[in-house]
Amino acid sequence: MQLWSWESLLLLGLVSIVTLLLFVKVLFGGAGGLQGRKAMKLRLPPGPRPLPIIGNMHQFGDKPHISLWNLAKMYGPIMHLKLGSQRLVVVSSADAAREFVKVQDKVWAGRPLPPGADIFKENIENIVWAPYGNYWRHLRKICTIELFTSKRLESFRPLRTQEFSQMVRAIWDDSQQGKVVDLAVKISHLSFNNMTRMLLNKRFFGVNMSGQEEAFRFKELNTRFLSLAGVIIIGDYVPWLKWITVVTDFNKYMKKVKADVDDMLQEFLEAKKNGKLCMNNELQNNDSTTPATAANKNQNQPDDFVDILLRQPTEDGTGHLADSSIKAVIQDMIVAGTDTSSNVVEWGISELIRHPEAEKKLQEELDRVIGKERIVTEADIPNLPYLNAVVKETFRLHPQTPINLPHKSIEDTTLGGFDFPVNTILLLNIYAIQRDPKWWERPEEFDPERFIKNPEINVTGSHFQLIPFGSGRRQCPGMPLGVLFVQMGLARLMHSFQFSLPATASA
Ligand code: HEM
Repeated sequence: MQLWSWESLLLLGLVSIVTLLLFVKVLFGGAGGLQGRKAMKLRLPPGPRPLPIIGNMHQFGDKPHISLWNLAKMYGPIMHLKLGSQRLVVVSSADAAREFVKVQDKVWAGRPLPPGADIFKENIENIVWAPYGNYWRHLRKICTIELFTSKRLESFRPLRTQEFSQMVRAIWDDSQQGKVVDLAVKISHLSFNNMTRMLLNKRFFGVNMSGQEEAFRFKELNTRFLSLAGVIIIGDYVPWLKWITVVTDFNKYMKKVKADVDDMLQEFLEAKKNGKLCMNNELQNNDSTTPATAANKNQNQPDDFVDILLRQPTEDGTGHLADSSIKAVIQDMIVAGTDTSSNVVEWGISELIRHPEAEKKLQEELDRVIGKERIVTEADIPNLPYLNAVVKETFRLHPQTPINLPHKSIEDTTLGGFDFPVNTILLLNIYAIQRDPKWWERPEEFDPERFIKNPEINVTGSHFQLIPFGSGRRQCPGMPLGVLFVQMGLARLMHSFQFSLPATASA
C-alpha cells in the first residue's frame, strides 16, 4: 500500500483551496474576522506572513528542520507560524528553549493530538501523545519508579550483553563467509531484540530464530505506524478539508495500520498472560559470555516490562492497568526506543569511518583500557572518555527528532514579551540549536574533542545547547537506556572491528 506524503495531501488541499478562497475572503472579510481582530491585540513573535487557510504549511518543505532554521535566521529564535488556523511557536536557540521547557515547563507540558486523531475517535493511551493530566502522570511515574530505575536496567544487563555478543558474532560469521554485511540491519535487529526481550521476554531476530516472518511483519508495521506520526494531515489543521482524507482513502489506510498493530500486540499480550511467550534456550547455550543451563536461565530471568505493567494499578487505584494501556506502552517503547537508538549507532560508525583519526583514537583508548583479552562491559564506560565524547558528538550532529515532538501550552502565557494563547503548539528545532555557532565552533564538523575540552556538557537536558532527548517534564523517559545502547554499540563494534571506506568511495 502506498504511504501518502503530506505533499500529495497538500496538493489536493490546494486544489480545493483555490476554489474556496474567494468565498472565504468574502465571508470573513480577509484578515478582519474574529481571529484577525484577536490576533491584533496579541503581542506575537515575528514570523513569516501566513497565507489564508493553509497558514505557513507551504513553508515546511520536505526537511522542516532546515526550512524552519532558515526562517529563524530571518525572524529570530522565537518565531510565530500557523498551520491552518493552529498557532505554532518555533524555538531555535538554547536560551529560548530554556525559557519554554525549564522556566515554563508545566505551561508547555501539553501535547497536541497526534496526526489523524480525529479519524480514530479513541482515547489516547500512549505516553507519547497523552494529554498532560493524571493518566499521563501515572504512566510517567510507572516509568520512573518501576521501568527505568538503575536497578531494573541493571537486571537486564546480561540480556544486553548477550545481544551485543550475538551481533558481533553474526557480523564476524558473515564476513568470514565473504558475505556483504549490512551493518544498519544488524544494529537495527539488535536494538529490536534488546527492546522486545526487555518488554516481553521475546527475541525476534538472529540465528536459528523461528519467528523471522513475524519479526519482519511486526517491525514493518511499527515502521509504518511511526511514519504516520510524522505526516501533516491537512484536515487536522483546516477542518473543512477533512473530506480529503476520506476521498483519498488515507483514513482507511491509517485505520488498517492501527488495527494491524493492535491485533499483533493483543496476540503478544494474550500469549504473555498465558505463559506462552518464552525465550528459547538456544541463545543462552550459544553465548560464551554467560554461564548457561536451562535451569539457571529461568531462575535468572528478570521480570520483563509487561510482567511489571500487568501488576500496576490504574491511576485512580480502582483496578489494574487496562490491556489497551499496556499495549500502548509496549508500542511507545518500540516506536520511540528502537530505531532511534540504532540510528545513532549507525551515524556514529559512519562518522568514525569518515574521520579515521577519531576512529584510531577511540580504538587506542579501547585497547589501552580494556585490552585484547576481554570484551567491553558496561562497567568500563566511565573509564572511556573518548568514547563518551564520540557519543555526545554523534547525538549533537544527528538528533533523532530534529524537531522535537510537539508540546502544547495548557494555559495562556507570556514569555520574552510575547503572548501565547492556550493550545499554542511549541516546536523546538533541536537540529538548529545543536548547530548554533553561538555555542559550537565549526558546528558542522564532527569533532569529539569539543567534549574532551568541556566534559561537563552532557545530553541529560540541563545544557540546552545539547538536548537530543528534550528537557523538562516531557523529556524522554528512555534516555538512560538510549544512551547506554549507543555507548555499548559503538564500544563493542569499534573494539571488535576495523571499519574503513572501500578504496573507490570518498568520505
Ligand atoms: C537514542 C535514543 C532516543 C532518543 C534520541 C529519544 C528522543 C526522544 C525525544 C526528543 C523525545 C521527546 C521529548 C519531549 O517531548 O520534549 C522522546 C520522548 C519519548 N521517548 Fe525517547 N528517545 C530515545 C530512546 C527512547 C527509548 C529507549 C525509550 C523507551 C524504551 C523511549 C521512550 C520515549 C517515550 C515514551 C517518550 C514520550 C515521553 C512523554 O511524552 O512524556 N525513548 N524521546
